[in-house]
Amino acid sequence: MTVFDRLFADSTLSQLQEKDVRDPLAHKRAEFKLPEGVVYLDGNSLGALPLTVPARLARVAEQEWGGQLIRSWTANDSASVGAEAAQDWMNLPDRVAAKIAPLIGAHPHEVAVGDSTSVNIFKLLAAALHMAPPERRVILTEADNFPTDLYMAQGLNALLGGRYELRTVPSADLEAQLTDDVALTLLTEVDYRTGRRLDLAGLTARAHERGILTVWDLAHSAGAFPVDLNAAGADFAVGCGYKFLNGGPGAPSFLFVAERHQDSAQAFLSGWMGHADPFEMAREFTPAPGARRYVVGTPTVLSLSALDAALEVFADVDMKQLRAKSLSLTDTFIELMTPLAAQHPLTLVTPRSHDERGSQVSYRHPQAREVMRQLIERGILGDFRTPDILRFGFTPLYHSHADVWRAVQGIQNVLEEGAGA
Ligand SMILES: Cc1ncc(COP(=O)(O)O)c(C=O)c1O
Ligand SMILES: Nc1c(O)cccc1C(=O)C[C@H](N)C(=O)O
Repeated sequence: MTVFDRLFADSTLSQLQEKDVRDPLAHKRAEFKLPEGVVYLDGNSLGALPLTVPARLARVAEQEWGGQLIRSWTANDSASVGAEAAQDWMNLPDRVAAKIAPLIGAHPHEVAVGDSTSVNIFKLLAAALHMAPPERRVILTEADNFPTDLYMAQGLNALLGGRYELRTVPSADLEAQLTDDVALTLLTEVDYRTGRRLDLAGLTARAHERGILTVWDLAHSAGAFPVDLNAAGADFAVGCGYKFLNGGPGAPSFLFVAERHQDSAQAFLSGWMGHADPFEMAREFTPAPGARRYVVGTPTVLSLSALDAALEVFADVDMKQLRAKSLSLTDTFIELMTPLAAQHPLTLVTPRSHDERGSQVSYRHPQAREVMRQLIERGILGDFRTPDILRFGFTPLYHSHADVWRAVQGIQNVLEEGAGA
């Protein structure tokens, strides 16, 4: 780096630090544990640890489980056990659902929390296919959708005797492929590799004009920017608890069923915890009201408690500000990377248009795997995704513009001294 480059870099950094001073969300970073010397650009795979979580887990383990034992399943008498321990585990999925609902533009009774995203995709595909007119035999999805979405559709179709065709098309062709034979679309709003964001509202409206139901995967959307499922008229959706919702490794997933479908959509994984009165121990399944019927078995109290505590960080967050900051971070990253992309075999695959971008930026590089390995060694934690993608996730709750600068410095060093050189 020349002296001129150094001066230029320093003045860029001070301009970015000024932006950080004006950032209305800057204080949120102190609510997370982030190791020194690491720029963590992987919150789109595993969100960082909110500081509310360890204390909550300790309390659930020691007081609720250790102290109250089985009594914690029901609403406790807070006078006898202390308000802290009155946890009512049975309704924990509903309390977590109520915290996720405003982040995705849903009513609390339209959201259920539990199981993995994969399992929830299965539940909703089964419900939606059962509702669709029988002559519609196509499940329309994207060729590059996240593999589990494709696998769940394949598995369900096998169970249904191969009755459906899983039609995979490039995203550019989606609208043209909304034909009369399509039963439903299974689409991920933000592509896990490229970070390209689909027009959820527009595609939902076009699908409905043609009598098609929509199942949206919000894995890379929920908690990353405001989502408004009801404004878009969406039918069904799922999403991850461990990415931008920061619920921890393997955190429970959520699903959404629009209120207007709740009487006609059937919960085929009809477990006792989705029953209207589980302890009636009835022989027939009577679904609980609303989306609660999609909760299958015993709530996973430890992981639900972690997610519940993690969601507290959103309580005072204006999601429009969150989106504005996310775009500012990703714009800054793209801008700082532009000179590097001119000198190295880096190809931006994330759209520049704000409307088409999630909260990550990705580049192709012929040695992407090795570049990412060296970045991780230097404390710049992003992802390699096959075949040649460098993926950098930005979490506006805890990233600063100075972090973006540091990440680009690290990438420059690797490209000039390491793998890319
Ligand atoms: C788009 C998408 N859907 C689903 C998943 C994961 O599903 P699960 O929670 O079942 O592992 C991921 C990431 O793991 C994802 O990126
Ligand atoms: N869920 C993951 C896991 O259990 C291990 C490693 C990574 C993940 C991920 O979340 C991957 C992520 N969905 C992706 O977009 O690539």
